[in-house]
Amino acid sequence: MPVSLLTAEQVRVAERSTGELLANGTLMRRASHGVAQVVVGRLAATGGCYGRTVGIVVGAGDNGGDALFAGAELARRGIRVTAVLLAPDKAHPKALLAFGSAGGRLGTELPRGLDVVIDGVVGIGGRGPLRPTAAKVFAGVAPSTVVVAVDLPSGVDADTGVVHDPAVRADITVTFGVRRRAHLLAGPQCGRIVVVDIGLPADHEGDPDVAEEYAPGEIRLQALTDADIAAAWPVPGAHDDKYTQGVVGVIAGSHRYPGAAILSTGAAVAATSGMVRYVGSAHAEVVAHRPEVVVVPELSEAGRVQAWVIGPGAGTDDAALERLRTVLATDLPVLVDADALTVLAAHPDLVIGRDAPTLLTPHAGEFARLTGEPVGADRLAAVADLAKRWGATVLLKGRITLVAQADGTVYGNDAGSSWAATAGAGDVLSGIAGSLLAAGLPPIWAGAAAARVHAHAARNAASGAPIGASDLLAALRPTIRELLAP
Ligand SMILES: NC(=O)C1=CN([C@@H]2O[C@H](COP(=O)(O)OP(=O)(O)OC[C@H]3O[C@@H](n4cnc5c(N)ncnc54)[C@H](O)[C@@H]3O)[C@@H](O)[C@H]2O)[C@@H](O)CC1
Ligand SMILES: [K+]
Repeated sequence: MPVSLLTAEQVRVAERSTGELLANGTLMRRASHGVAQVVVGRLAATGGCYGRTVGIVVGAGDNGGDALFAGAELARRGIRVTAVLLAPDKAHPKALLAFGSAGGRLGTELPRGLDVVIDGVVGIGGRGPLRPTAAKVFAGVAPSTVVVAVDLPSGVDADTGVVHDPAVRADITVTFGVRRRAHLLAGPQCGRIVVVDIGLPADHEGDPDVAEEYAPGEIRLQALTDADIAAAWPVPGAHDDKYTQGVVGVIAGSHRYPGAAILSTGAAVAATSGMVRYVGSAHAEVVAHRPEVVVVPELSEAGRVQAWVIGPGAGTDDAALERLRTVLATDLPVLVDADALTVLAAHPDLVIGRDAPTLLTPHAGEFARLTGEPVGADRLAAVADLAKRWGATVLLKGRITLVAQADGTVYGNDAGSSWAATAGAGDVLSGIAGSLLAAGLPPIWAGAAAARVHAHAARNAASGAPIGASDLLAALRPTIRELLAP
């Protein structure tokens, strides 16, 4: 089931729905217990709890309350806990009392050489960057100290994932009941994310009913899991043949620059058992690498396909515009990438109002060409807006890939590493997504599944060392095998 990522307001609605549990502080006690358990687990794994040192940075709201209650629990376990109150007169009164009674100490700065520091400055109520006093406290934290953020790393916007400067960079983020948007959008800033069960209604985690709570066009951010993708991945059945599994046509590369054609068709061949056609002047080079690809030099000679991929290394001249016009005039799903996006930027009318599914796959630079302005810090809003305005599905590439559908649904994927940031990796992505489109997956699924498998393949290929796109392509088949393995 896809995992939902909620706004701060949606989290508050879910919390309020628990009624008494919120009012009598039960939710906060459960949340802080979860934080304490994570810290204890970390210390226990590295030599035990007694005599270890933990610092807490406490803000003015309930996030600071969580941290102080957690600190009280840690102090009772024989850990030396010191809290710095950023706004002493506003610190959560009950939590402060509990912290003092448990033997926690207060200080104006954190002791040196702490094992763990807990960031309880702000959570979903935070606005803007870390304020100077808090920034100064964190600046003194040694690199060897493990930073555990309560709910969110402070200075990271809960809804947009914008990482303000300065902001806390966490090794572990402990959150409560449901994931916040920032946990995906600012994944690298959050570190490992632990979701603690605090008894929120379960229907906020991936339940289809949640859709009814969204106004039309409102952004709904979700992440596909490996299990979701495995279940949707096209696997040939008893009655399938080469045509029934979807034929993808790839228009990419050139005789002079055949690389994009080889990578895109190679990825399409590896991703599904459907057939791959190639159109373009790199036909001889493509066949030399992949004899199973059916190649022709001209679009007019191409046989039937169920989806088109157009653009990687395909040029931006008048002939390229004509080919783009021709494929977009069909009633087939079309993936538009790279050079074809540059061409499209000058002719958006080719896509706007198109009835058949269209998947645009820009990186940040191509996205700016399409919209006429930089993506900006709020990538989620930017990609959702373009999808809505053009009536297309838009996949914005990056460490966090976002795939937005015109109705406001957005699937996000954190690649987990940046090894795929290498020349030609986008060509591989286009081939994977194109073959999934041809197999009949909706564009948002084709894009999101391709992005996730691509990221896994990059990680598998790299295993700690830089890679080229050919390495990523070679890792595709074992990666899909791993995904589909029961
Ligand atoms: N409501 C609930 O039932 C629960 C809330 N929980 C915790 O409560 C948090 C939300 O608490 P609050 O609504 O009190 O909000 P926060 O504690 O996140 O922050 C609000 C306070 O921080 C100040 N502030 C905002 N931006 C700041 C900045 N950049 N620097 C310094 N101060 C800033 C505000 O003026 C306000 O006083 C959650 O993130 C979570 O940690 C948990 O205990 C779970 C249960
Ligand atoms: K925090």
